[in-house]
This record gives sequence, C-alpha cells and structure tokens, in this order.
Amino acid sequence: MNAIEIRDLSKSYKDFNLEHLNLTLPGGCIMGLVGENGAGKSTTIKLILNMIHRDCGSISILGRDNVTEMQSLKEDIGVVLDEVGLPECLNRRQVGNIMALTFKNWDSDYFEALCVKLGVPDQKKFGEYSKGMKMKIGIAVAMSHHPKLLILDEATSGLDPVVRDDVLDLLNDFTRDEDHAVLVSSHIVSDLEKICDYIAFMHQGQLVLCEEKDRLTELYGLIRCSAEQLKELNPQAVIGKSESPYGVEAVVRRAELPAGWEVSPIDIEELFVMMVRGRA
Ligand SMILES: Nc1ncnc2c1ncn2[C@@H]1O[C@H](COP(=O)(O)OP(=O)(O)OP(=O)(O)O)[C@@H](O)[C@H]1O
Repeated sequence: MNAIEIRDLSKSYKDFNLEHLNLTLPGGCIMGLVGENGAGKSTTIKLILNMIHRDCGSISILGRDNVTEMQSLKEDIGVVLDEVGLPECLNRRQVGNIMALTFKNWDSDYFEALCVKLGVPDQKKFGEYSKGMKMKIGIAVAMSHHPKLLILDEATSGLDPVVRDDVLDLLNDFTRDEDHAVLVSSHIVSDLEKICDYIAFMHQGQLVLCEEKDRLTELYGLIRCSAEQLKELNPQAVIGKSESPYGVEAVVRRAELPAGWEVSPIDIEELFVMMVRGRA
C-alpha cells in the first residue's frame, strides 16, 4: 500500500501558489523533500497533515482520506515539525506520561530507550532545552507510539552530526518494515542522499522532479559548453544552467542529448543547486 498519495493538490496564498501537485510515497520507502526556502515544502507537509485547508485535490494516507479519517490516522502518523511544541514546564518523564494518555499504542520503554540513545536530558524541563534537545525529544515522541508513517519537516537541521547520524539510522531501521514509510524535508542534502529511496524536488510551488535516488545520477548529468552550443540542444534536454564569462554549465537529461556530448556525473546537491539557479 502507498503511504501517501497526493493527487492534483493546489493551495494558494497571496504571493504563492502550490500547483497541481501529484506525489506518491510507496510503503517501505523514505522520500526526501528538497527545495529552496519558500519552495512549498512545509505547506505540502501541513496539507498532508490537514493543518491547513487545500483549494483542491485529494490526499490519501495509508489508504485513508486525510480529512475525513485524520482522527484515526493520528495513531499511525508520527510528526516532527521544525518547532517542537511541548509544555515548557515538563521534564522528559512527564512528557512520556502525557503522551501515554494521548496515544493508544504509546510504548514508555521505547520512549525511554530512544531518549537515552539520543541524549535527551533526564531532569531538565522542556523550556530549558537547547534547540537540538527539543528536536531530539520531538523525534522520540514521534516514534514512540509505533506509527506507520513518519513525517519530519527540517527535523534534523539543529542536531549535531553524531546525533543526526543516529537519527538517520533510526529512520533506516524504521523502514525495514514494509508497512512503514518516511517523508523528510531537509536542506542537508547529504543526509537525504544517505537514507532516501526517493528524492522530490520542489521549486516555487511546483514539483519539478521526483525520482528514485539511485536513478538520478543515471538520468541526469552535467555538460560544459558555450552559450551557442547550448542553444542547439532540445530545450527539453536542459533542466538547469549556470552561465559565466567562460561558458555555460548545464544539467541535462542524458537520454535527450545527441550522441557525442561529454557528460560528467552530478551529485544530488549540485543537481539541486543547478536546477534552482537555472530556473530562477
Ligand atoms: N500562512 C501563510 N500566509 C501567507 N503565505 C504563506 C503562509 N504560509 C506560507 N506562506 C508562503 O508560502 C510559501 C511557501 O512556504 P513554505 O513554508 O511552504 O516553504 P518551505 O519550502 O517550507 O521553505 P523553508 O525551506 O524556508 O522552510 C512562502 O512564500 C511563504 O511565504
């Protein structure tokens, strides 16, 4: 079963349009959502979680409609947003006690084990936590009712590299179960590169690309040429470019390129930067 199916989703703000978004996250997979500041990643995540109203389209989570069935879906979804909102006066044990009343499947032992693994302080109150500590307890809370789908919006950016690595391991372990899936937005492309099965690129409210990570380097490459040479190419072949007085660097679809061009491999971070720059 697909973990998330988004069909023809649109949402407009005064200066921003998310337009006809279609996206599928298969079960057992981790999808990384990348895009420049303001691309629409958090808006998409809020729409998935039914935190904001959509203009049109449909979203199905674990086979259930995300509006009419959100109440029951809450047990199956673990969420970490960029701000973890917990009462400032609670320590970690008290947070666990409250969550035990909130979720039917709350697993106190697992919560305690995750807190210890991630280094969540024992006695301090949430209000005294650093940003990273807040994220850590947010991640432990999100996982301790044994959800089937985890959604993380910029959840790892405040964490030190060692803890980030622990979190990436947790996400990898989580998706060993075919019923589990993760949607994670991050600006740390190297993290996504390590764990994701799929990468979805958003740009100015549109999904520019969604591919299996391993296929990205097969499908796309980098060419260096003059502006005149670039004009000879089918515009469909070029998905982003950067011009300088010395020539042009362009990201191309390898399959659309005529024979004879020398194409260099491109990593995901470079691909992302070139796509954003080339389209800006
Ligand atoms: N409540 C709102 N009212 C008006 N505009 C909004 C609102 N929320 C978001 N936006 C606009 O929607 C656009 C997309 O914002 P969004 O937070 O989804 O981007 P993002 O990709 O998550 O960016 P970042 O990487 O900076 O977190 C931005 O232009 C933002 O100003």
